[in-house]
Amino acid sequence: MINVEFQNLFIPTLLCLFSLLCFVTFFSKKPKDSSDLPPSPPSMPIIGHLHLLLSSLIHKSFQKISSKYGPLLHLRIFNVPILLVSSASVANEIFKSHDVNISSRGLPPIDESLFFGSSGFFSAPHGDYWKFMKKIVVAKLLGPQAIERSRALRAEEVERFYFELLEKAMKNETVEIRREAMKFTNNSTCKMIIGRRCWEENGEGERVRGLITESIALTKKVLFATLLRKPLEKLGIPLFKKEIMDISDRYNEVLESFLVEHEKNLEKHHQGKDLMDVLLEVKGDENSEYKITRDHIKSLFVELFLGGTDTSKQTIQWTMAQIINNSKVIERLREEMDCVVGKSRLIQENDLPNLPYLQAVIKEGLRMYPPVPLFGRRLQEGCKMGGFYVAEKTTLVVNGYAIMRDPNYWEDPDEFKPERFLASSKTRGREEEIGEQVLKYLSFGSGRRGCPGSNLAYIFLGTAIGMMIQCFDWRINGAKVNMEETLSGMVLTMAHPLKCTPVPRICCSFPVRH
Ligand code: HEM
Repeated sequence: MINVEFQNLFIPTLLCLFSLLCFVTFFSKKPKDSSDLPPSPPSMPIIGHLHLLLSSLIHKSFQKISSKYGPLLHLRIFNVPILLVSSASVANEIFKSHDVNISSRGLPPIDESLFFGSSGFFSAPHGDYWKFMKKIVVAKLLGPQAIERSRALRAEEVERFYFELLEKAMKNETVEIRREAMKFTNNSTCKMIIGRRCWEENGEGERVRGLITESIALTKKVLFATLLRKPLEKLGIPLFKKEIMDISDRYNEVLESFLVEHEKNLEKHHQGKDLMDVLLEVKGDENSEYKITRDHIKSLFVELFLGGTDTSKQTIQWTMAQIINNSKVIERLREEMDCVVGKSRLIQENDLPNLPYLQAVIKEGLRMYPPVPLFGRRLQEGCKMGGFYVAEKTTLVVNGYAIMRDPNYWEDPDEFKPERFLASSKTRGREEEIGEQVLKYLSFGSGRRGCPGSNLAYIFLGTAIGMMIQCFDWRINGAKVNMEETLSGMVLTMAHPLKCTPVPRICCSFPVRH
């Protein structure tokens, strides 16, 4: 049974029901020939498949209907067509053969909002602005060379994370892993993009952190607003716009103050330029290929915080929960770390390539619990997909969660088995055989709009989880961690946040803070 948690949507939904009756009846266009469309599960009059979006676990409702009606489905929310992809072979086809055609998200911007608005990078269509900004983001923040340049900033944060846990361990305090992980990912990201930490209580950074949490909770509403905005605006219903603009205005206040501060210090930052310095220079450059505005810079920052910090935090929490539930995994991780890193120093970023089991554990955590279980694109032109005709402007929803648990492509998909990602794994042969025809690992999306932060994310995850296992044992209440899922906005999180007590490993006697 579908569990509807979204009381706030009842009033708009009821309004929609009645108002859109006229709209759909009189104005919606029917496809010329619907015989070529992918199959469609039974739908409700007028609202179509809206009820599936009202489920508290949308990715699971989608997974359920896909396993019943097929891996490529045609859904309809009022008159908005959606193509739901839940198969690794169709994912392979669309990302290999139609990548440009699906390289826009097609989110109608929420006007001047700093998130999902018209100045955004995430929602920008695949065009000049997106290409220009992507080059800068890769060159200055997320590409391998940029990551190498900022390594020292992150090393300090890993060490700080370790000392904070140690302090709590000494007091026998229980910690909430997601809070500690958020602090770590937030401060590391802030240092890389605005040159300073952002977790000072009551400071501006604290406000940004609070705003991130509020925005994530709002992402489900943003999805509704973007899917239904056009038809509803014609009827004069501004879905959630006030809430979205309220958060955007508060972001604006904080980010404007960061910008002003950076403008004042631009001259002083000659050597250690952060991303904000670079973007301000580009903004002031008369000869720049693309003229960017203050809103472009602010929107990018909001999206980097949103896209980078919460996702990494959730993965740290899910993966730690899996590790704690599997004592054999802890043993094997420790063996590997003791051998590669030793006991006299803390794990570092350049150890990660030599820790294949740790990497496999992280990949497996991301496979089973991808923080972004569903991601969306929009077709620019009509085309054939999976043998069916899909019309232009159709919204494409890829269910990465379902694809990464598809029993046709993953052995024991609901079991935590990091070994599957090791080169020597017995199952590897079969996986490589089918690897060419399918795209079955989608934690970071795929194609040109795939996540540009995946390398940085693997570093955050590897160093944080590595340190927590290298230096501490973890005590929990009860025998096993409860792995029940919930969605916070559209982000997959634990229904019961992981709380545990760190116990320093006696054998680790390092390092002394200078
Ligand atoms: C565990 C961590 C992360 C996960 C699971 C994740 C996942 C994703 C996914 C699924 C997408 C959509 C991809 C698609 O449409 O194909 C995405 C996009 C994006 N991510 Fe990440 N991400 C993570 C970390 C990061 C980090 C650390 C950053 C940067 C600081 C980042 C920045 C972005 C940006 C800017 C986009 C939009 C790309 C575009 O539209 O061109 N992400 N991410």
